[in-house]
Amino acid sequence: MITVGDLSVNYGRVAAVAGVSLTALDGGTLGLVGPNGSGKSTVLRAILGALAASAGRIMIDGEEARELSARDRSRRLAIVSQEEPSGLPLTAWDSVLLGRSVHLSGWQSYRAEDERAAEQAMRETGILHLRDRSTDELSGGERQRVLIARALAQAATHLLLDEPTNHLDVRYQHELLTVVAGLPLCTIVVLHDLNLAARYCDQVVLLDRGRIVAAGVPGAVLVPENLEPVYGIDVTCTELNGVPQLLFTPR
Ligand SMILES: Nc1ncnc2c1ncn2[C@@H]1O[C@H](COP(=O)(O)OP(=O)(O)OP(=O)(O)O)[C@@H](O)[C@H]1O
Repeated sequence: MITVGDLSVNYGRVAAVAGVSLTALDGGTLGLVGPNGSGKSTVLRAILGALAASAGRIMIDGEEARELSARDRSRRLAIVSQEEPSGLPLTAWDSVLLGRSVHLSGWQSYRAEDERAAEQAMRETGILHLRDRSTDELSGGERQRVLIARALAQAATHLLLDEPTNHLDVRYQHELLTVVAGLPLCTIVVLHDLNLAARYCDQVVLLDRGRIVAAGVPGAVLVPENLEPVYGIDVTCTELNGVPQLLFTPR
């Protein structure tokens, strides 16, 4: 479980996040949505420990996140964020195996169980056929799936994803989020596509200018009354097979 209480994060004099509280449950998928610059990535990076909070607390399974060692944190939290090509001659297989390094000590080499976990993660994300390809030569979508496979191979209990569907075609967007939503992990995912959030998240937190506008189940949060003032666009809410779906009309 991840609990964020009254979190504020400043970049110098810019208040990027102010007074954000949320709870992401084990086995659940919490979606962070909001316009560009609303603070979604900042919340994620603060949970990861990559940014210091100006105020508030972050608890991982009831323990103060800042008191966890770097190693403990990296075993518990896996992150998938936008990454540029590394320039390193890594194959997709090497890149996914890297997720297992948090389970090794010192210069210990990969064990059979690490290879099994990497192979399983590549199977789940549909990239076994890319195994020997250099990651620098993959398409944006293929590279994104490698990063997701690496996070799965890491076998962390908490998964943080920053726009994981970016670069993915429509079929893989759904396939990926089906996998993610089915994982028995505590997952927080930043999504721009509100219809994906409606379908795959069991909780949604809507941010605007660093503050929470609404939080709760998708059907209660992703409604025109909340979305129209935040995005400045007309929103019509409909339903498809019991899932709220949104249509947008520019003003
Ligand atoms: N390194 C930084 N230095 C200064 N300000 C920053 C920095 N990173 C982000 N910000 C500012 O903090 C605010 C929140 O940014 P953040 O990246 O968290 O938003 P976001 O909701 O993830 O945006 P997007 O949807 O565009 O990715 C924005 O106003 C942004 O300009």
